[in-house]
Amino acid sequence: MPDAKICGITTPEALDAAIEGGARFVGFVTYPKSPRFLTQDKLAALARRAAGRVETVLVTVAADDAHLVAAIEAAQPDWIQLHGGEAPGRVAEVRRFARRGVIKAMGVGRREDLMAASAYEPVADMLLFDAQAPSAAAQPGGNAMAFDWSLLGSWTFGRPWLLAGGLTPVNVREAIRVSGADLVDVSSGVESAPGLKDPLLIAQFLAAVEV
Ligand SMILES: O=C(O)c1ccccc1NCC(=O)[C@H](O)[C@H](O)COP(=O)(O)O
Repeated sequence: MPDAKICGITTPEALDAAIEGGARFVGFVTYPKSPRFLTQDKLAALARRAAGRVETVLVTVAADDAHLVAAIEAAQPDWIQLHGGEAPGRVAEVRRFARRGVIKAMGVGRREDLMAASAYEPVADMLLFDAQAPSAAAQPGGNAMAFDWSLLGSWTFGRPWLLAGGLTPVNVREAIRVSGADLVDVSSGVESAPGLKDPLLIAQFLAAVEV
């Protein structure tokens, strides 16, 4: 059965719904331009509530060392997700100094984009395939945009990978079937407004994954 990550948690209610629904991971966003951005205080409080109940993922975008150190200190995450244009060398560096599992996110628009994955396999513990941002001004993730899931169906990767981008309680089963994903990630598709997760939609998404 696939496992799920509920990303962009901003409230205790959403966190509890994710855990009670059986999510394997929850994501906390530290990118200041995101509607899901958490201040250090909120990040620390949610991370404390999650500790020992679910695997936590710190979502970062091209973050410098000072940002990472402060966010890791606040959240003590199990995983760090690098969701910007981090080169393989930077991914290796973060993994070394943070001493946590690293998830490297990549934007996928066409088959050729998946070739970039091989450069990250030696330095990341997991990969995450998301739709590409709709414009240079848009944030790099959490945009409710899907890509062609069938692109993934014919590939094998040297690391576990998550399918992300535009997933919802309605389409996630089909996305798993077409892509062959063992791990799925959702943010916008379980929200009632940008940045506000809906516990009922979280429960519906997790139930659909588990069917
Ligand atoms: O969620 C955000 O606001 C975000 C901002 C900047 C970088 C990454 C972000 N989210 C990362 C995720 O893992 C999302 O779950 C993933 O992009 C899928 O989002 P959605 O298409 O909204 O389900």
